Amino acid sequence: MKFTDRLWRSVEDIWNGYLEHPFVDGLGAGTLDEEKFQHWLKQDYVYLMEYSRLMAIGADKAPDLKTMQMFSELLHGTLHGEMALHRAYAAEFGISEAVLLETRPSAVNTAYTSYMLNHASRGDAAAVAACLLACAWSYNFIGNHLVKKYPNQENNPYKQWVDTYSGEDFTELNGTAMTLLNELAEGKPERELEALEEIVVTTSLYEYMFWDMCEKKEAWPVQAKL
Ligand SMILES: Cc1ncc(CN)c(N)n1
Repeated sequence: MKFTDRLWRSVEDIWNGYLEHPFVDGLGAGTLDEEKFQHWLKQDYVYLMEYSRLMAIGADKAPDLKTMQMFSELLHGTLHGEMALHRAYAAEFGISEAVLLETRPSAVNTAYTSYMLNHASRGDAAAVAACLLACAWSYNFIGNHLVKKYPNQENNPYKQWVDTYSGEDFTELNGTAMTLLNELAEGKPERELEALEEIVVTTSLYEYMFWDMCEKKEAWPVQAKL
């Protein structure tokens, strides 16, 4: 059994919860409020910058050239592929890249990226791969679900979103993330596998909180003078 098969059993219930979340379902149905989507777009742009740092850390900690290349593929795919989706949507809404970059990360966003960067800097390459996984795999899972649940969405403003995360390029990227963790977990003792599993479960919970934060357009509980 692959390590990702074991992980699936631990996260399945949390991930099925994403599919019922109004923000996620609204993307597929095309009914999501535009302001909520713009909140996601801005928060996610700065999230992805921090997420990309993980892959740079992973390349640094990689035990061999092949693993370095895999981390580097994920880094390139995120900065140049996935973030191009955000730039394209932002342009449609008249939001400049400078405005995206000025986004102050919300409390949930900050907690999520800090959690991953903390584990990535303290752990080995497998810990970095564990930090990355829920992000790549769960969006591919959601994209695949939405494209099946809501076919023929020619007029859906979020069609490009669904097509990107269910599409070939992102599926390949997710495949790299899964293979990376499976290979790095190979031969590890049970105690270490449990620690990796804990990271994947916790990042899955943060993923749920990120959807919720966007649904509620949350930032921080009080306004700061910054
Ligand atoms: C919060 C979050 N999680 C996952 C993904 C998909 N890379 C994303 N763009 N944003």
